[in-house]
Amino acid sequence: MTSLLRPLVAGNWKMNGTGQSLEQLAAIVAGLDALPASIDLLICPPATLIERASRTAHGSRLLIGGQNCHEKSDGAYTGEISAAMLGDCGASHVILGHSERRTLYAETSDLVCAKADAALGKGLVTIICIGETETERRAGEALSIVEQQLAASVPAGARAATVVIAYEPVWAIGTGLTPTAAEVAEVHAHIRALLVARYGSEGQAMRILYGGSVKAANARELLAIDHVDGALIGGASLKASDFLAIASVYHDISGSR
Ligand SMILES: O=C[C@H](O)COP(=O)(O)O
Repeated sequence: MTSLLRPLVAGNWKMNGTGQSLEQLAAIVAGLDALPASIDLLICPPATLIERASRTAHGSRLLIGGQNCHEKSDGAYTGEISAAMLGDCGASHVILGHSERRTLYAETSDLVCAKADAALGKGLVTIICIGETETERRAGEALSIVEQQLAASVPAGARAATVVIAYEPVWAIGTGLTPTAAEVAEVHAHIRALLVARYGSEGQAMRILYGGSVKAANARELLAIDHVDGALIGGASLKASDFLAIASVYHDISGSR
């Protein structure tokens, strides 16, 4: 069944950007009117920029999010940021369980789920990332890994309005490599079936983003695939012109999906 959900085009700036990068954010805001009204747009800058980014985006339809939050609401957790703090700075969304967090900071799916519960409790829309490594794909385990991560990372109370899934094959992140359209279609259809089995009509309406080396040159093909309801973009979200070029492909594909 072809997905007709409202797409979300999201940028993850990772640990990139200082105050000067707000020029790129302002350029994205300036370019919004040229994009289809039927898509949502989100930039997740580093935590240090969220408040200023929120001010830059104020009055526009550009949404601002965080890249991580702590699972506890407050306390003696030096260096950490709570979901409430993200909201207080103007974030409406948060990315959780990115493979860089899972790999470099040993975040388990159980921890991701606890963070998601904390974020949802503070009213943040939560983007939960899942995806297999290259070794796992080569071993034919991509679907089972995604299934395990999805089951353990997404809270029981997930709803379509508040949870977004991002499928990011680890081997495609920052490498210039992407899965074939058939491989993306297979994984997204699998995730959709799992979401529907667990959440019923809410699972049918939950957006599933693709992430991993999305650029203007491949966006049209990737974003037109069934059950690909948008993109989570790393490197190509750092420059306004690249990000806007990716989002603009929805001029061509929204009517044909
Ligand atoms: O969160 C974004 C992903 O890690 C994708 O990054 P990338 O577009 O640089 O491959």
